[in-house]
Amino acid sequence: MKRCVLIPLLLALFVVGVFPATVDTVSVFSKKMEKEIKTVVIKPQSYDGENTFPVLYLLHGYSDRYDGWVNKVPQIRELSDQYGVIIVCPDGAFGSWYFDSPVDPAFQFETFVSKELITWVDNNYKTVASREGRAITGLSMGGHGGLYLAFRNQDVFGACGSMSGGVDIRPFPNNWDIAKRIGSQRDYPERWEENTVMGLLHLLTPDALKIIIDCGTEDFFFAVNERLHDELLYRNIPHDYITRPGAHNWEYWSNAVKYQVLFFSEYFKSRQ
Ligand SMILES: N[C@@H](CCC(=O)N[C@@H](CSC=O)C(=O)NCC(=O)O)C(=O)O
Repeated sequence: MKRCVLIPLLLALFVVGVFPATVDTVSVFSKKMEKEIKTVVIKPQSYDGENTFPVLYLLHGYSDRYDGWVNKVPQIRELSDQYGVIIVCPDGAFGSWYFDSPVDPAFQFETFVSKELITWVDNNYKTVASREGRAITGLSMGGHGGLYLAFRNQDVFGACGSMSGGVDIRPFPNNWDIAKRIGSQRDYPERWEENTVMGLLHLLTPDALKIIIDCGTEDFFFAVNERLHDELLYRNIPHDYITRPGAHNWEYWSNAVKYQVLFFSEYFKSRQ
């Protein structure tokens, strides 16, 4: 009888790898939004409850949710193991754009991710609880979120990135619920200027943040990423910029995320 249980168990361990990263799904209360927000936390296999680990906040895109990354790219568990990094994937709602919405109290995701969630994660896991131990990135809406939140909260994050990011929202006034979050571009042009990544470059000084940007040449966000890269060069802001053939899809992101985690791991090591 014991053998019947043991053999499938050993086979399962063989398939998924021995002692792989652990995936926790947690609910974190947002005081500002007065609701629980689901979040996935991936702990590396070396997480022992004694030593502290750096944390990568990994944001999903428009129309997705907290478990999108781990379900569509399960290999991120191996990246967590390989680099000894905790990966945290918060829910960013169907289309929050990670803003604190000036028009809707139910969408206060800048405060949630960059304050409430950080505090919760640092209180509930053994983390390197400083900007030197935190990075943030994501895809598409989450690529905008990774740069937007880090540029505006440089005391919280030391490194940031974007994959296929909507790094300039201004050419897309009628898309993906952005106007629902900050008002229409026609009525509130200043909000669109102040809340687009391209409008926040004045907040950067050389080497204050480590930055990595990646976008495929067939992506509808390619042109805005090229412009961001040019503008960062013009302003003398060091950054890694990767582009290769590819479109706005999971085939692209499942590859891009490997380079992002490597980049952040190098940053974390350099700050130890
Ligand atoms: N659907 C993707 C997530 C990314 C996504 O939905 N992106 C939008 C653009 S806004 C950024 O998040 C998109 O591709 N919309 C389709 C269009 O043609 O505009 C997923 O699978 O998670």
